[in-house]
Amino acid sequence: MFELSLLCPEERVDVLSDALDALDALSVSVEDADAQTPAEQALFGEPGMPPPKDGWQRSRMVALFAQEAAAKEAADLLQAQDFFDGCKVLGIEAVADQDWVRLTQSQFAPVEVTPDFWIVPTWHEPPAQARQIIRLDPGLAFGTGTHPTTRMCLRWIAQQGLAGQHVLDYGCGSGILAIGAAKYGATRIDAVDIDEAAVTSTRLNAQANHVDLVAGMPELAQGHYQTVLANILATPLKVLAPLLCAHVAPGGALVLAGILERQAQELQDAYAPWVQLQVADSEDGWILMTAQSAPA
Ligand SMILES: C[S@@+](CC[C@H](N)C(=O)[O-])C[C@H]1O[C@@H](n2cnc3c(N)ncnc32)[C@H](O)[C@@H]1O
Repeated sequence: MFELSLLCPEERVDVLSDALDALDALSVSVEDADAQTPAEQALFGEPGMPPPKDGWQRSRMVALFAQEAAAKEAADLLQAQDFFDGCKVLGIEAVADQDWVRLTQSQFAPVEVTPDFWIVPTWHEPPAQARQIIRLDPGLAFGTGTHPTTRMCLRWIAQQGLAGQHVLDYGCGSGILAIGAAKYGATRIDAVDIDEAAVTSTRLNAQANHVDLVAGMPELAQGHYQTVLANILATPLKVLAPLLCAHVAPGGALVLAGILERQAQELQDAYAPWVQLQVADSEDGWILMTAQSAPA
């Protein structure tokens, strides 16, 4: 494999990316050309949302080619284009052969939710102290346990216990919360998402963990549930307020995540007609908000 490296201003990232794709690059990555220097820029995005910008002020693009000749040809063709003005070829380098699968796997270690509840990739042995585990590998859907919002929901599930409950996981992603609910006693679980890939992923992950649940599109959610879990983002959570509250059984619990600390008040206001949300946990600037609906 050969890597072609380019330097370009932010406004050229999109056009260069498309051109490299058309030139049969096997992959294209973009990074901050000023990373690890005082000029390094942070680009923050919320989970599940696209990054706020396409690139950094000075972006370094790296395109992978199977042959050196293809990388050289791509460099020559790009340099002849008008849109390459302001861009620069940094070089072409051979990439040493590696065990890519092992390298990728080594980046995903078991994740601790509580001292005895762990998320463990299938290629790892569970830690000796784990009493409860979810087996999960990174895939197409959000939710591997590495994000604080997911961990806070799982911690809440582990602390409360959901014995015999009917639970709704709204925005299930990988199905990790639904599976966690089953591990902590829930007996009927519906898991829904607007993304088909998430629904498929939830079904596969549930099978791999020997958990019974029903996964589908949001229309699957019907009637009341003793616990409703939704780890989405503040804006959709506000829009979904009447729908989510309508699914909480009298005396049941609503658990919301994907909310930044500064968004607590707006969420409280949006849910005030139905329930009183409280901040139940926080981690890395994210909060978990919970409420109990009025008893019958
Ligand atoms: C941040 S992920 C959470 C995944 C998982 N529940 C977790 O806790 O890790 C949010 C998920 O909500 C889904 N989602 C976003 N908007 C939604 C909506 N209006 N209705 C249902 N699902 C939605 C997304 O497709 C995504 O899979």
